Amino acid sequence: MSTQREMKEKNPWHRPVTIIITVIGVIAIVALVTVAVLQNWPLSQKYKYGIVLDAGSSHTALYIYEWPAEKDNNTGRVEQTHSCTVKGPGISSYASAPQKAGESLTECMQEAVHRVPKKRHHETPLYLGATAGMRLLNVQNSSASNKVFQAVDEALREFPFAFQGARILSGQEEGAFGWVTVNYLDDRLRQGLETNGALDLGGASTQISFVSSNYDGSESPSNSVNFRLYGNDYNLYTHSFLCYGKDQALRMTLAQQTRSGPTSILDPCFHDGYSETKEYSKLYDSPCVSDRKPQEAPSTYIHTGKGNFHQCQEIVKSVFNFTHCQYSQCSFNGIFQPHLQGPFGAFSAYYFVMNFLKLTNTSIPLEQVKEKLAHYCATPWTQIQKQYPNVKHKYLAEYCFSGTYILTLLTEGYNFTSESYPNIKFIKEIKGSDAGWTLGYMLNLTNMIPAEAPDSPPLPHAGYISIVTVIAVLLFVLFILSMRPFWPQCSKEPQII
Ligand SMILES: Nc1ccn([C@@H]2O[C@H](COP(=O)(O)OP(=O)(O)OP(=O)(O)O)[C@@H](O)[C@H]2O)c(=O)n1
Repeated sequence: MSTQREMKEKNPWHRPVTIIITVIGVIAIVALVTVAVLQNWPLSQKYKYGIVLDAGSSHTALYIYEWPAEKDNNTGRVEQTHSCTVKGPGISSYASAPQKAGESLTECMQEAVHRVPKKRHHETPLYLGATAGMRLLNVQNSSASNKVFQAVDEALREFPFAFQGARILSGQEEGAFGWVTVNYLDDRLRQGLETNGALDLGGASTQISFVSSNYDGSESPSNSVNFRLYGNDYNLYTHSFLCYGKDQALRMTLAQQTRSGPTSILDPCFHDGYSETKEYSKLYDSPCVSDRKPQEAPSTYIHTGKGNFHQCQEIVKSVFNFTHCQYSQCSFNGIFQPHLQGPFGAFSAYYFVMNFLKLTNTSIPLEQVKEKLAHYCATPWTQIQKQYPNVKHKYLAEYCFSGTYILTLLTEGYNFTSESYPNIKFIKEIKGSDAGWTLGYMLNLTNMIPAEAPDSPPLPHAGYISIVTVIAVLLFVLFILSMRPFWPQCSKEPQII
């Protein structure tokens, strides 16, 4: 019994001082590592929100964006959490009843009130940007356009958000912010990767934006937009063609066919068997065609179809002017365009139309795409209606024209060839956020994309914790070893004195 006690006393691991040192050492290591972990632990996720209303020519859409509150300055983190399509037409269609433009937004705005946490309402910026529909109304009747804005302004102020104003975006802004959106969502900006070009087709205007290595902005400076994002400089080429959105382009082809004021037209861009009576006054009620209105026209014309892709393409081509170009090279209408470069994302109506036509796969050779479209256009209207009973009548009647317009705009207008056509990707969204100008617009106005690359910690979180742990353990072992002179002689056999 006494021998056992003596053995315990001589074994260093049974000495109280050794036990205390070990316990303190372990506590110190645990404390050190805990501090290291907690110091860098992301704060409990709190989100901030932003709301953008896209007041387009054909409709208005509301988008809610969300990002972690503590990461305002990082990219790849702002996401679209919700979108709402406003019922009814675009706000520019309310020129004769402006009040209704404001009222039309109420339903989507109420949805936003429910979607954004209440305590964030007052700090959530709300923007309304109007595009080509309001640009045209402003040209046609600026006082009507002002009244629409006034009504929209008053309606939006009723909501608990931080309303930042409603305004018309320039075509250049629309193109440039669309480009920012697709490249931000693809995480190309922060990483400084080659960027994607952006092709946006709306109802009243269309935009093309891309970076070309042989464009420095010196030729046609009005097409140049400079950005410094995350420490990289971008010299962007962008152009917006007003009246070349697909609804206004359709008007132009119809104006082309009704120049002499006929009572009926046989339109190759509409299906055989399609026939509808339309009003001259409505067709020519747009600055894109108003100056071409025939002098002696009846009040209506019968719009009938004959479904011929090749003839349709000829009419569509006639709305582009290729005769003059004062620059080294042009797209159309005398507008400068550098060599197409890089992959392109084509969104909005490009996607709606090509998706309906099942032609989003651009690895299908262009000639084959044209054949498929020609076949679709040649399908009689009664058959098309039977085949797609749930598609909105207006869209359905126009898809042959729309597809032909898209292919003509891309190949004849922008000079895409059979070789470069596969560089286009028809997209609706990227990582759950819709492609379009709205996200880029909000990122810009909230300064969420810094000009310089944000400083990042030299080590990632996990690396930092590992190093602290290893150093702590080494120090402890070193400390124990340094105590060696005070260790009693220990042999394998317990010493019996
Ligand atoms: N399923 C759908 C939905 C929309 N569209 C068409 O797509 C265009 C709308 O595109 P959008 O980008 O929403 O245009 P807006 O914003 O309204 O127009 P803009 O940007 O020119 O003001 C319209 O011509 C509409 O007829 C379509 O063909 N099929």
